[in-house]
Amino acid sequence: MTTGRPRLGVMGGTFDPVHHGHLVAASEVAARLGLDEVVFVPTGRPSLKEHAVVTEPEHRYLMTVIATAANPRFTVSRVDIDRPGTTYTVDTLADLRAERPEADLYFITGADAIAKIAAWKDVDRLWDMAQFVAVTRPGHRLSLDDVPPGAVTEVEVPALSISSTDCRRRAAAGEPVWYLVPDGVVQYIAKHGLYRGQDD
Ligand SMILES: Nc1ncnc2c1ncn2[C@@H]1O[C@H](COP(=O)(O)OP(=O)(O)OP(=O)(O)O)[C@@H](O)[C@H]1O
Ligand SMILES: O=C(O)c1ccc[n+]([C@@H]2O[C@H](COP(=O)([O-])O)[C@@H](O)[C@H]2O)c1
Repeated sequence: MTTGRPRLGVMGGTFDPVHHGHLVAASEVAARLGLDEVVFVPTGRPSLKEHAVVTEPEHRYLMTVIATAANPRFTVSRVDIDRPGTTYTVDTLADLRAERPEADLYFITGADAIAKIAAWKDVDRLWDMAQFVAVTRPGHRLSLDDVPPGAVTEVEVPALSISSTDCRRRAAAGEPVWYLVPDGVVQYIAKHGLYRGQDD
């Protein structure tokens, strides 16, 4: 259905670091759903991440800015990193709704994230705040068993078997991350010595 309202994709993530799997997912969803813009929203303090050490928000924010800079439809928001406390999507969507009252919101998540959505804060409120978009991801089965009918749109995206966990492990071990993350992000990681000596 076309409402004539701007269509704003919201790509939330820890982005530690941002990689080509994130970028291709956002680009594909934008093309398939006719989104006018995709705003990347790095988390402040993620709530369900298993690894103990999450890189400083400012580094993750800047890597996301570098990675998205060339795409005129991609932007980056500070709403989650500027809000104190744990990051919850219910707050992300409320803040973006306040900033962009004219837009329809499409929250983009991977198959692994949507599988855990029943445990998200105030999950029952989320469905009215945005349309959810679940993208395929290698190694994860996309299941919409726990979500209300029609609340989530499935989009198959080009399969890139890349994770931030593997990028961190590689950077810590001195192995290449070239072509897994954008060139500017490779250089940013090296310049700031991110992940060096880190054990997930
Ligand atoms: N390769 C990928 N293909 C499709 N979706 C992805 C891919 N990598 C991440 N995503 C999705 O992007 C969003 C943000 O992901 P996140 O920043 O947690 O990256 P990650 O690679 O899953 O990180 P980590 O390995 O640290 O758990 C999530 O919804 C996730 O499912
Ligand atoms: O709201 C929640 O309870 C919640 C729990 C886990 C993840 N999320 C959101 O899902 C997105 C991906 O999170 P992550 O941890 O996989 O990087 C990001 O925008 C998170 O804020 C949200």
